[in-house]
Formats: sequence, structure tokens, C-alpha cells
Amino acid sequence: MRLSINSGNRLILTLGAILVAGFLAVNLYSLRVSSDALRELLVRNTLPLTSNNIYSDIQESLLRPIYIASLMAHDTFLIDWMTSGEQDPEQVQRYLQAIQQRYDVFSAFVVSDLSHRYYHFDGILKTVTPTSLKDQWFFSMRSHPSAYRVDIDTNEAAKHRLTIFINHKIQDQDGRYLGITGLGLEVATMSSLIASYKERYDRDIFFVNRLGLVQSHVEEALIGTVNIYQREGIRAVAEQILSGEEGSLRYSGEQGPVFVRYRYIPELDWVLIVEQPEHSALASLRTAFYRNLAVGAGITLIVLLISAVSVRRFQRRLERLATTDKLSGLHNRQNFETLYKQATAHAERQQRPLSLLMFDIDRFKHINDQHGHLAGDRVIEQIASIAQARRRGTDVVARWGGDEFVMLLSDCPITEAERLAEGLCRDARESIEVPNCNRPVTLSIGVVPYQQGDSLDELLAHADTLLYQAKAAGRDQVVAAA
Ligand SMILES: Nc1nc2c(ncn2[C@@H]2O[C@H](COP(=O)(O)OP(=O)(O)OP(=O)(O)O)[C@@H](O)[C@H]2O)c(=O)[nH]1
Repeated sequence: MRLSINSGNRLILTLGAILVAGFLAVNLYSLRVSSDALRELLVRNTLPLTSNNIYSDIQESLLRPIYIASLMAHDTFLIDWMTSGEQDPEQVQRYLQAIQQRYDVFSAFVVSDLSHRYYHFDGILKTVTPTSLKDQWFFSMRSHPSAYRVDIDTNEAAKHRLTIFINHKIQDQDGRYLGITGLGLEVATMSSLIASYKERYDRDIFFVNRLGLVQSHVEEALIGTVNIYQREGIRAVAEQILSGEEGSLRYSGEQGPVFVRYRYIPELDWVLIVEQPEHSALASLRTAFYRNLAVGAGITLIVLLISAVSVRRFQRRLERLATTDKLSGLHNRQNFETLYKQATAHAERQQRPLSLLMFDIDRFKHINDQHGHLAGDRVIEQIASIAQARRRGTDVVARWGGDEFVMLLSDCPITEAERLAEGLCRDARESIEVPNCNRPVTLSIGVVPYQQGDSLDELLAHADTLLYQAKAAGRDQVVAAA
């Protein structure tokens, strides 16, 4: 039986291993396939789309100031004021103040080509000089092919803060170049734009100039101080980023690969960089993977539990079938042989007496013939019941075959066994009933003591002899060994 229990455990273990391996394989495979698909989507679709969206938002956010600068450049008041010799600077000062308030812009200015004066809402800021490097933006604008230009520079009127300037040429009615007017936009506007992107897309977004220096970033400390040529990881691809127009790259970051999408923004002369670390992109897939594994583990556990209970039940049934007589529910012959060995070993070890009873239903053939096999079967069941009722805790009753039974009485001397046999005879005679039969059901019993070294065959042969003596003496009686 131990063998079958072990094989049951083996079955459960094998089943468990198959389920665990199956769940792991399926989940690992699906994690791999979906990770590959997500990576592909990220590189081909998501990052380029983010960068395009940002680019169009930048263009859109520059459109309004460009439009205002154009309105200013074509304003007849401004043109007239400049052509009439820039009289009364307060007039233009008030004009610029009005522009600033009406359009809610950071700064508005006018620079004259004639006087080289730089007017802004507070008055005359300075006079630009062709020799000053800082004023080159103004002098280069004259030959600029288009009407306006977006420049990024420090703002002398605002504590040298980095500012986006929209510079627009002013020309009189004859197309004569008069100077430049325009607006200054805070670069912080760009930072808040980036912050909103970061929140929306959960990606790192920043701008660098053509030299790789960070120009706009949610972490302000990095602006103007960090260069991608020196930054761990991204420096490996910095050259490609700064020399190309647009593209996708990958570099090794601290926590694994990082996907990069870069795009040159001509309006700002900056490069937009959108980064997405692989581990954060795949985080939701990993969560799903662990959740699936947990579900798999739960299912495996339930299946194993159900299987273990079923196997155990099946084993018990097999054990019962293998050791029990179906009709009487008593031990069968094979099992009795095993139990006999255990009982005799115990008796010898403990030096305790052991007795054996062998009993047979008298004229059982007659009961079968007269009242049918079913009635005979009921008699066998009732004999089993009375024997079980007489049995003490350690005694063993078995159906030896046909209408023959054996009973092994542990720790029981022959006299006590004889008394128990007498009781059995009486119980059968007095309590067993066969419908439509007025003859009592009786037993003949042989009682023998176990002698050290007796084999079961020897003991049974001895008991059988006494049993037949009881039959010969008229049945319904007990014959015990002398
Ligand atoms: N109903 C029923 N009969 C059985 C079963 N097993 C054996 N028998 C019958 O039991 C009878 C046993 O008869 P014997 O032991 O030869 O003789 P007996 O009629 O009991 O007579 P004595 O033993 O000499 O008293 C046979 O007719 C068997 O067919 C069983 O499981 N059910």
C-alpha cells in the first residue's frame, strides 16, 4: 500500500510540476511577445507621435506671438513714429506697454535701424552697436531672408533670463527697412509645456541646443548646466542626436535600455529629446505577468488540492477493496494473513497469550437452498455483525471464505476465548433470523491457543480439526483445545 501512496504523491508532484512549468512557459512567452510588441510600438509609433505632438504644440504656441509681432510691424502708428524721427520716446513706450498688457506677453520692444535705439516698455534700454557681439542678432536680421525670426537669447531687460524672442522686420510703405519690433517669451513657458507633457505621457522631455547644452527641462537645475555629451548613457548617442534632423535611438541607461526620439526644431534652433526607459514602459506588462503568475499559482494549488483529495480517496477505496470482504465488510483472507503476522509478533514480544477462533455456519447450504442465496447473504452479514459486536478493540475478525470465519483474539487466554466463542454461539442462535424459517441459525466453533512459532496454516488446521469435532458432536457448540 505504501507503494501506491508514494505513487500518489509522485502523481501530485508531477501534476504540480507540469502545471507550474506550463503556467511559467505560457506567461514568459506572452511577456516576451507583448514586450517585443510594445518596444516596437514605442519606437515606431508612440515616441515619434509624442515628439510630433510636442513640435506642433510648440509651433502653435509660437503662432500667436508671431502674429502679434507682425501686427506691431505693420502698425501705422509705429511706422509713422519711426519715419518722423522717433519723436517723444514716451509715445512708443506707452504703445509697448499697451501691447504687453493687451496680449499678456513677457516683453515687447522696438529697435530702430536709424538711431540704433532699443525701446521697450520702460523706456530706452540701450543703443545697439554693430561691434557688440550681443547685438549681432539685430544687425544680422537686416539681411535675414524672411520677415521674422525666432531667437533665443538672454534678456538684458529681465535679469539676463533665457528668453525666446520673436523678431519682426519693420518696413515703411516703400519697403525701406526701419528696424525690428517683437516680443519676448519666457522660456519658463516652455518648461511648463514640458511639465505638462511629462505628466501626460510619463516620458522625459527636454530641449538641448546644437551644442548639446540643456535649454529647457522640468528640473531647472539642469538648464544651462548639463550637456548631453557629458551625461552618463545618452552621451553614447549625443553625436547622432545633434547631427541628425529626426530619428529614433537606444542607449543603455542605469536601469536598462532607454528609447530616445529626437527632432530638430528649426524655429528654436533646439533639438527636442523624448526619452522613455524600457523598464517604465514595460512596467504594466510586468505587473500583468506577476498577476497572471499569482492566478496560475492559485489555480495550480486548487488543482493540486482537488487531485490530492481525489487520489487519497481513490487510494483508500483501493485499500478497502484490497483488504475487505465485500459482503460482510470484515477483513478478507489476504489481509488477515498480514494482521496475523503483526499480532503474533506483538504477542511474542509482549509475552501475551493469543487465541484463534474458527467458526462455520451450520447447514448453511440448507438455508441457501430453502430460502435463497439472498437470505443466505443476510445471514452472513448478521454473523459478521455479532462477531464485530463481540470483538474487543485489538481483536481481528475475518471472513475466511464461504460460510467460514476466523477471529484472532490478542492478549486473550484460551479460557477467555472459549467464553467468547460460547457467547457468539448464543448470539447467533438467539438473534439471527431468517424470514419464514423457524430453525435457529447456529455456529460450530473451534478454539485454539497460539503457541510460539505456530504458522497460520498450522493454527488454522488445528482449529479446523476442533471445528469439525464440534460439527460431529451435533453442531451449535464450541470445542476448545485442551
Ligand atoms: N448465500 C451465500 N452462500 C454462500 C456464500 N459462500 C458460500 N456459500 C454457500 O455456503 C454453503 C456452504 O456449505 P458447506 O459449508 O459445504 O456445508 P453446510 O451446508 O454449511 O453444512 P455444514 O458445514 O456441514 O454444517 C455452500 O452451499 C455455498 O454455496 C455466499 O457468499 N453467500
